[in-house]
Amino acid sequence: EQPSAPKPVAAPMRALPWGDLNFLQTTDSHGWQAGHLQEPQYSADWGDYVSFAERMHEKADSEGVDLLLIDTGDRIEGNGLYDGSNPKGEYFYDIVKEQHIDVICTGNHELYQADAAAREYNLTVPNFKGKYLASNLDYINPATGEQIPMAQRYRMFTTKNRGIRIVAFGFLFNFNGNANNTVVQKVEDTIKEPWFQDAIREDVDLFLVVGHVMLHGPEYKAIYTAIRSQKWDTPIQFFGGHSHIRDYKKYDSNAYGLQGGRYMETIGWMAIEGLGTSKKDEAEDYKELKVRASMSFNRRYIDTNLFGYHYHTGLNETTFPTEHGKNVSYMIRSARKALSLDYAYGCAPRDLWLNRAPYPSNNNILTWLENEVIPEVATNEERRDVPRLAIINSGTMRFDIFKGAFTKDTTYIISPFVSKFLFIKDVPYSSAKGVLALLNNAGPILESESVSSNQLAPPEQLSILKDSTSFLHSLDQVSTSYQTPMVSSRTEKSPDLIPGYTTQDDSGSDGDDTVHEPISFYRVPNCIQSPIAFPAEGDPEKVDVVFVDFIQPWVLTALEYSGAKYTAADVEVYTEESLTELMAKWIKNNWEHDC
Ligand SMILES: O=c1ccn([C@@H]2O[C@H](COP(=O)(O)O)[C@@H](O)[C@H]2O)c(=O)[nH]1
Repeated sequence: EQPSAPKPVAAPMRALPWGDLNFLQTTDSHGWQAGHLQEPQYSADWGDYVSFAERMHEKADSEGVDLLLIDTGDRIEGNGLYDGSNPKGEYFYDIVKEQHIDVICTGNHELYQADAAAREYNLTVPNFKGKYLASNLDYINPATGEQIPMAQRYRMFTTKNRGIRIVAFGFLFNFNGNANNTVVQKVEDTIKEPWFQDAIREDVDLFLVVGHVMLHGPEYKAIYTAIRSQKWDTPIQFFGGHSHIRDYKKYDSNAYGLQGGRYMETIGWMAIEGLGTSKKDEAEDYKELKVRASMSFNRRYIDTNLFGYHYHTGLNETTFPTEHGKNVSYMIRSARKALSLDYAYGCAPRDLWLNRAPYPSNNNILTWLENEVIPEVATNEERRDVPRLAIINSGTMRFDIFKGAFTKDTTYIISPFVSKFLFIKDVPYSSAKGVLALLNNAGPILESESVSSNQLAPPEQLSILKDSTSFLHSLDQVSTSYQTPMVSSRTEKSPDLIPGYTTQDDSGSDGDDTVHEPISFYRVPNCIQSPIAFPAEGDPEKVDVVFVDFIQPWVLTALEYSGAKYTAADVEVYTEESLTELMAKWIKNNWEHDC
């Protein structure tokens, strides 16, 4: 772990089930390879994960079973380790490639910006040559304009210990917000391609479908149906991503999906029993029948901290770390130093939560933005006195702010995007005033192939459809217990429960490797709005409608429904700086500097 990381947390644990074929999955890591430096529960770094994978490989080899590593995309955007350099990712790609990942694919974040997509093609694909799969993604060669596969479409391989024959795919959901140097083919079209139809007819022991795709969405349903139309009971293992939650889905008794969460808080663990053959099995008759009859699938969500890594490997502080892992931790430490990620802009006076405090409330990050930050930073000197409505989408915020130092790293953690404010001038107030309600509650009018209102809020809300409020902790207690390493006190034997994930999935409530007390989750609106420079009394006749660039298509649609038709030609730049830069400036000017 990193030198400033809080010490690991003692907690009651559930052991990992092992099978013939086992998997470790990362997804939506968003640059958090340094681990969480303010949360002991997730304080292990990528170097620790390298050690963990190496120790688990040793264990697998000694048992004669197999272990594969999976990554399902959205590795970038969301942490200073990636976002804090210019160009982005100066140290990041070399750190990520140190982990030996067996199947890896692209997320939507790798494609929002053309330069990020180019780095993906030029760096990550060769770094994981033969392992990087792009079943429905093409890249446009900037030199020739030619559309070429981002990487190979699928992979056939046999595992080393159990000889399990696998066909693996690597998908991205039907994403349409990509820059113009990539082309995402709809999954429903990809599965009609001859190469896919041939691949699903292969005689294998397992289909491995890896994707930046939600387990419960239409894309995996289509892939599942296509495979089952050819192979009625060949086991299928899906790995998903995108919605940032821990999730597990049963498609049928031989087909399951796992999704390991977000931000390096979770490593997904999957164990399949009843696959492959050993020398002994080969001698037996009716091998096929025997294997199918004893299939079982099991999952765990591993909290990323050294207490858990030691527990699962049966090792300790001295015996656990590998040389390779320690070197990777050192690479991260050097990169963080070179990027000055610990440089503090100011001192946060209180915790500000994205989804763990209700909106609006004093502890909600959106309330803070709406009331304190945006009214000051959404300003264009030439139109400073013109009344305006400044709108941002809640999904532009990615994480919480903890009381204490607000660093260069924190700015990218809470908002990595390069979005600037745009505006449409002199919009009749009678139309402008209806925009926010439409963005938040419009339902079908904001649903189309290219514009869907569920893309405005934080991705967790794609899957978490109602509030869940924890009765156990007030917010102050939650915050204290997160920041103080746990000391066993409840009974002599079992440590106190600390707040964390208490996942309910298709297999019940015993998936988390760490037994936690539940935390609250409050849904937030798609967008928030600050009225600025309004007259003391009465309504203005016209206002400037100011908004972050990401939401332009939604704002234009909402304005049209409110009776004011505008096009992209009416939209002008309002601020030269990004929301992230403006926020950092506000913090420098408004928060104390010494914590
Ligand atoms: O420029 C941007 C890009 C994205 N967003 C928000 O992020 C989600 C997607 O996040 P995932 O991690 O891929 O799930 C998107 O729906 C937007 O809400 C943004 O605000 N600005």
